[in-house]
Amino acid sequence: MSDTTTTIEQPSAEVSGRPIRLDDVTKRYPGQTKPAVDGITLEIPAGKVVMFVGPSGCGKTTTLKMINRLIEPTNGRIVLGDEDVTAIDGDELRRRIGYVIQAGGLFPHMTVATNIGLVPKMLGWSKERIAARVDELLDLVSLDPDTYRDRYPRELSGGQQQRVGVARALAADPPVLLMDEPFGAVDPITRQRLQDELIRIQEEVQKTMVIVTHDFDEAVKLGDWIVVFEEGARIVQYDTPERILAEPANEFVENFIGSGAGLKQLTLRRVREVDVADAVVVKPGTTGKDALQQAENAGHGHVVVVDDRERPLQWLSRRQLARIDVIDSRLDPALPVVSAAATLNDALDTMLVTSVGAALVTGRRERFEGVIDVETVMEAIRDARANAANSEGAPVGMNSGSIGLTPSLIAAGEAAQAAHAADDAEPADTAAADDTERGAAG
Ligand SMILES: Nc1ncnc2c1ncn2[C@@H]1O[C@H](COP(=O)(O)OP(=O)(O)OP(=O)(O)O)[C@@H](O)[C@H]1O
Repeated sequence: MSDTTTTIEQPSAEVSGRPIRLDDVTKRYPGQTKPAVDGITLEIPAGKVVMFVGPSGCGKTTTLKMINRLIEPTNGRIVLGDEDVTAIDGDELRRRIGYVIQAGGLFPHMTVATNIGLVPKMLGWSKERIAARVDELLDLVSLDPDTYRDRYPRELSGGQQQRVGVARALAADPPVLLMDEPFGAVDPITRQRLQDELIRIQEEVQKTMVIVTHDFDEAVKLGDWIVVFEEGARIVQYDTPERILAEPANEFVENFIGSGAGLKQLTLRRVREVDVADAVVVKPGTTGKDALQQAENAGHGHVVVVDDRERPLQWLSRRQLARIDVIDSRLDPALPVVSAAATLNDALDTMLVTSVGAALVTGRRERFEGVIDVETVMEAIRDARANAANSEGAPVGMNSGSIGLTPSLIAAGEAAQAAHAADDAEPADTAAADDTERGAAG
């Protein structure tokens, strides 16, 4: 996903995300001597994925939650698109910003459909429009609407709950999605799948995403840009994954990357960037004899069985075909499948467990696209140059002052802030209420 030439840009026809700007933002919690976030100025480009990483307690979550004002900044301004949102109504703001937390954060007493439809309902959409949107989103996150819309969260696996959480955050088509450790609560295999899914979804929706993670590998895999923080949300490096891996700013970043920076480069290349091989494709109901004949004609050792939506079901060798009368529609649970959005690293992992040293590649809606093998990956690694991205055009990230706002934005912001202060007029000793989190709107 990395694109090193892009900087802050206004949304185009495809990019539905909007840029975010934190301008000299500070958060001081009451009773703390040091600020949790110390004067951060950060540009988050439209339609890009920006990952926040750094040691525990460095201020990642505080920074994230100030963007949707679940935590109120002590100082500074937050700009969404070309609007200063520092002082607008927080609930209204949160309806424009999707928010995903660990394990999806679903309401247990509501069905999947009701959970997903929450914000659209608050926005006054009609029942029919909500129902259509719910089905569209379930489809987007690869959950069959008929099977899942009426289930309760407890009837879903952790990974499915997380998918519904993403669907819910996207429900009202917000330009921005914030995620706090979204895949922290699932096992490593589900985590890999959800990451791939998010990459695929992002290709379709092109939102501006800000994601907090503890996992540097996840940051490399998902991020267009990574912010490495140290205590006080001080930015140590804000750059592309390639460049952070190739040229860590200092020892702190180096230690954070951990060992194996070379191997991690493999996570920067995706299956779709290499050539996949064609395969002989047949449908259930084909006789083994016919399929064998097709394999022989094509000079292939295997055939791929796909369902009527082109999703792979089985991968049969000539030897297996010779024993089969008619091919059935059973799904082989051990089928080695890798998404076109997966990294070469993940593809290698998947391939190494198969006896054929290859995997089936699927694209949108899990449709079969071709076969990738170990040699292809090895070749790609050999070809890969250490072309650390040129950081020209990198967005601004610093803790030393403002990048400045246009006079009209400042005027609008001040007017809003004055109105906000008048609404909120409260005694100084209850102002700490601002420092506690507010409930999310969805
Ligand atoms: N409500 C609060 N009141 C007082 N201090 C807080 C509050 N929330 C966070 N802090 C402090 O602010 C600092 C930053 O916390 P924050 O949760 O933003 O860090 P983080 O980088 O997200 O940490 P982690 O990775 O462990 O989740 C920490 O020192 C934390 O103890």
